[in-house]
Amino acid sequence: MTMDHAGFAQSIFKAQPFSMFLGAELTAAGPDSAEIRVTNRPEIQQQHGFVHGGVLSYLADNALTFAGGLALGGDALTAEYKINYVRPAVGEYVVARAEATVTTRRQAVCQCSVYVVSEQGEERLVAVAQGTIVRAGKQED
Ligand SMILES: CC(C)(COP(=O)(O)OP(=O)(O)OC[C@H]1O[C@@H](n2cnc3c(N)ncnc32)[C@H](O)[C@@H]1OP(=O)(O)O)[C@@H](O)C(=O)NCCC(=O)NCCSC(=O)Cc1ccccc1
Repeated sequence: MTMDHAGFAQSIFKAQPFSMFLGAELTAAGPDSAEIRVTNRPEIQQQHGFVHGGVLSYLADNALTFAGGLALGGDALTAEYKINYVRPAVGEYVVARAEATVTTRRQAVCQCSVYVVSEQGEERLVAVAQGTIVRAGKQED
C-alpha cells in the first residue's frame, strides 16, 4: 500500500500546539522530505527586526524531524541538531526545506536549509542545519 506522506505529515503537524501558535504551515511533505513556512511579523523578531533565532531553529528542528520521520516511516523525535545562522532573516516569510540524507534502521541523518523570501519572491539562504532523527517509542525487550 502506498503511504500518503502529505496526509500523514499534516495530521501530525496539526496536532502540534506550538506550530499552531506560531501560525506555521507544512507546505510540502514527501517520502523523505518536508517544507515548513512561517510568515514574518513583529512578534517573531528580535530587537534588530531580524526573525528571531528561536523561530529559525523551530523551523529547522521541525522540518528535519518531519523529513526524518517520513524516511523512517513513522513516529520520530529529534535526538540532536546543529544550526548555522548565516545571514539575518528580513523578508515576507521564512521557509525551511529538509531532507533525509542517510536513513538506517534506527535513525535518519537529515539536512535543512532555511530561506527568507522577499515580497518579489526572491529567496536568500539564512540558516543551514543538520540533525539526527530517531524512531520514537519504547524498546520492546
Ligand atoms: C554576523 C554573522 C553571524 C557573521 O557574519 P560574518 O561571517 O562575519 O559574514 P558577513 O559579515 O559577510 O555577513 C554574512 C551576511 O550577513 C549579512 N549581515 C551581517 N551582519 C548584518 C547586520 N548587522 N545587518 C544586516 N545584515 C548583516 C551580511 O550583509 C552578509 O550578507 P550578504 O552575503 O551580503 O547577503 C552573520 O552570519 C549573520 O548575521 N547571521 C545571522 C545571525 C542571526 O540572524 N541570528 C538570529 C537572530 S539573533 C537572536 O535571535 C538571538 C538574540 C538573543 C539576544 C540578543 C540578541 C539576539
